[in-house]
Amino acid sequence: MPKVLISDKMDPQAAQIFRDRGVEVDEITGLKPDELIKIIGQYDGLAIRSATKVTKEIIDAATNLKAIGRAGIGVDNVDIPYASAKGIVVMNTPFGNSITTAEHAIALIFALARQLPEADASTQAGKWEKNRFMGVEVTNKTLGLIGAGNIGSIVASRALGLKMKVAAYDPFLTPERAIEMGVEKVTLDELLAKADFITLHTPLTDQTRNILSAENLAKTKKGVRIVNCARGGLIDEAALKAGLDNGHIAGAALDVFAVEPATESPLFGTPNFISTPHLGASTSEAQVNVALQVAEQLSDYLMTGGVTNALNMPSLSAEEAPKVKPYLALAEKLGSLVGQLAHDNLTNISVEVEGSAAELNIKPLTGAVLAGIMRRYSDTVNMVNAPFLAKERGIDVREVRHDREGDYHSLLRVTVETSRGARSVAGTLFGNASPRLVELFGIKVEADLDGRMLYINNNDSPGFIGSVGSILGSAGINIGTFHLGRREAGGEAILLLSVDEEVPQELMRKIEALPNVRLVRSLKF
Ligand SMILES: NC(=O)C1=CN([C@@H]2O[C@H](COP(=O)(O)OP(=O)(O)OC[C@H]3O[C@@H](n4cnc5c(N)ncnc54)[C@H](O)[C@@H]3O)[C@@H](O)[C@H]2O)C=CC1
Ligand SMILES: O=C(O)CCC(=O)C(=O)O
Repeated sequence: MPKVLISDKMDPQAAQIFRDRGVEVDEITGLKPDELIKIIGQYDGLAIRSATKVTKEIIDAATNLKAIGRAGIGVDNVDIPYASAKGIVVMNTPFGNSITTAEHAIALIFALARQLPEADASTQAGKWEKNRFMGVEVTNKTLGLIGAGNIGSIVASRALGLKMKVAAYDPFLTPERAIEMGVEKVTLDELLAKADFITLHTPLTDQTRNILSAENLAKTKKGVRIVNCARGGLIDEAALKAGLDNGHIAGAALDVFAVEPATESPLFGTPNFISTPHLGASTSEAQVNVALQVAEQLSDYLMTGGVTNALNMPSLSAEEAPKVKPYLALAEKLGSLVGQLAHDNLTNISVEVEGSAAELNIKPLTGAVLAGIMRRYSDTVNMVNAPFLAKERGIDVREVRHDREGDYHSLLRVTVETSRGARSVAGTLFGNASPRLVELFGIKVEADLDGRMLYINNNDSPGFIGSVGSILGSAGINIGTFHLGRREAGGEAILLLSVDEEVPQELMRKIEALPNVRLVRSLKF
């Protein structure tokens, strides 16, 4: 039974879903990194929010980990490239808390416009300072959105409802989408120059880090009010403080800080500065949404192989997964066969599907073929990290889908470019379930690729099979299955044997020394 650790505070329904789906679950929150390192090795899945930092050290200790599920959107607390290299799927829940976070941004816009926290503190202190708190209307003001994805577009729709004008800077926003959203697509400089309010809704990346730098803050309109409910690190906090102090910036509200938890900051106590402790996603509705979603996604992956909202591998629905699973096994076996027989460094790989296999999502099949091939380099490779490893090695991968149906009702073919030209292997599913090799380097040969096998490439000649049988038999090696194929009588032939134990080197050499042998390889599946 797979085992999952919930390491951040999460709605209790998450644990229940894991149990209902047959996944064992532990909930241990507030672990320090060294405490997490000690226990993470026993888990197949890890469910987190933002407090757990999944670093290289944690991943190295996570020897059984197959999937990390982030109950939320931002995944900057997970070292995704390292997780990918280790074959760990990383998933998030991209929509569960977006309305809630957008609403928090709107709440902070109003809180700034009317100085609500300071007015509240003053009133409750018995001061009744009616003249001190002169606010501004948001109607007809320009809201500058930096980042117009899920949350940014919800903020835009709410702001338009408040009769604000919305200008958006997002290099990936198409003109059509901007029209659909009812926003003006602008450059960052245009946004800085015209916005009365600025809200940020981008992930933290190398491109967005410090996007509101001292230089950019200086380009903003005097009296601008700034809200950040996305990630600390998007704003230069020292420059923000300076802008508030010198009156250029009329107000700023941060839900997120460069260092969290932010228990101290030069910004604290600055007039017109409001802060919340990363509460953007903290509503009961959002927390139920993300907890249910992450538990369902992780359970699906661990129990059925279904992949949803993964950031480092193609999606595979829980409905698709059972259909794709036998093809994944076939794909991996064919890849492994190619990898074990290849002489050269492979630079070009093509994965072709036809018949009913062509109706499936080809991406996971390619991942499995690559995993099979790349296993010659590393035994920790799987369909998550194989595409990354292949890319790293400069391998060009091509996917081809044929609608035609050939001799088999479904066929998967893997072709690689070698110094001897293109070499391909093909297989099908027997009874829609059992992977079966049907063609090897252009020679028809049917075989189950299973356990230990011996591949012999020879020139077809009488008595050859008997000679191989007697070499193995005299050494007490039992042959399980025997598969033959040849191009034409007397021409190139293939012998694939399954054997009950590893064939020792000296026997391999004896077989290699037989007349008419071209190549002998020991294979393992
Ligand atoms: N405060 C909180 O509790 C929460 C914070 N968040 C943060 O909000 C962020 C945004 O979430 P979503 O809208 O769901 O993400 P999303 O992926 O739907 O949208 C992000 C947008 O940023 C844009 N973008 C990327 N690079 C950019 C750049 N250099 N300049 C301008 N725009 C750029 C993208 O094109 C995309 O449209 C998340 O990455 C997360 O960090 C999300 C949920 C809760
Ligand atoms: O889990 C949380 O409270 C933070 C949510 C968040 O920052 C996110 O989803 O990106």
